[in-house]
Amino acid sequence: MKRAAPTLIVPHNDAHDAHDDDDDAPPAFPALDSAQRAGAGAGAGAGAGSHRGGVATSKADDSSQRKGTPTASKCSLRSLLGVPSAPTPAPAPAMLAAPPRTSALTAPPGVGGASGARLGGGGGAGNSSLAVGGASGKETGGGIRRKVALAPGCSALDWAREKSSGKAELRAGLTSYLRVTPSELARHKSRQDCWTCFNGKVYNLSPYLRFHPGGEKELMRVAGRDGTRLFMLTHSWVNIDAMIDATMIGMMVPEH
Ligand code: HEM
Repeated sequence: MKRAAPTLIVPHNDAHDAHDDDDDAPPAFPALDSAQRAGAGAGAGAGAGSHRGGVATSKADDSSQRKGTPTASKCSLRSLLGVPSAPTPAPAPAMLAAPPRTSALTAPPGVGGASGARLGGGGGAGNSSLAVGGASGKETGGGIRRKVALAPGCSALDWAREKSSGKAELRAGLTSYLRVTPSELARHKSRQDCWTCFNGKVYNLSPYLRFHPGGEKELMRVAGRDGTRLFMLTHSWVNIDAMIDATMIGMMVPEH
């Protein structure tokens, strides 16, 4: 059978079906009530709508990108979240050029995160506004705020300090790299003992959990398993090695 031309798809968002493949259904990014989405400014709104088309983009959103009108996606999000509509922002001064248009199909590698990755047939139709939520994205239920509030002392800068501290606990007290099988990996999936694998490297996630801008809950979705796919679908622009190299504890090897 002839395959349909690649199109942007909206991932399956029904939390009840989150299983197997859907374990890697990426969450809304930025978070539903992030500063960007709240729309501190028109530019911020545009960022929220276009940052990761594969998750947060629908056809309507995509078309708003093409027209360079972030307002549309912002409004849909507001209505989804039950937020009273804001006054329509004044049109941009005529002298301002439209922002560069990067679609899922034209983005260079690493730009647009999952937007470039989620190609192929299916999905897409039936959701004409910003897609909210991923596997973790239950109904917003009238605007429940789900922005992750990092505890004091858990900023990116704090993590940078922590990871260069050389503390033994970063690497779970290990002094040499391990060869980790999938079944061994699966044994470490509690908050206190949380391992995951990205690109074949095994990391001790426990020390990073409270620093993760997307929250512990999202990060725990990759506990004890290979998180590469979900990571890439969520925010492929994040330099994982630079972020958590200090917590690397080994390499994945096949089951004996
Ligand atoms: C150790 C692996 C991970 C690292 C180092 C990491 C790092 C980051 C960083 C640096 C950001 C901020 C990015 C930005 O604002 O552009 C972020 C945001 C986020 N991450 Fe992760 N992440 C990891 C794994 C995951 C996983 C597995 C998920 C699960 C879905 C996830 C979900 C999110 C979400 C939803 C946000 C958005 C938070 C917001 O909008 O404020 N992350 N992550």
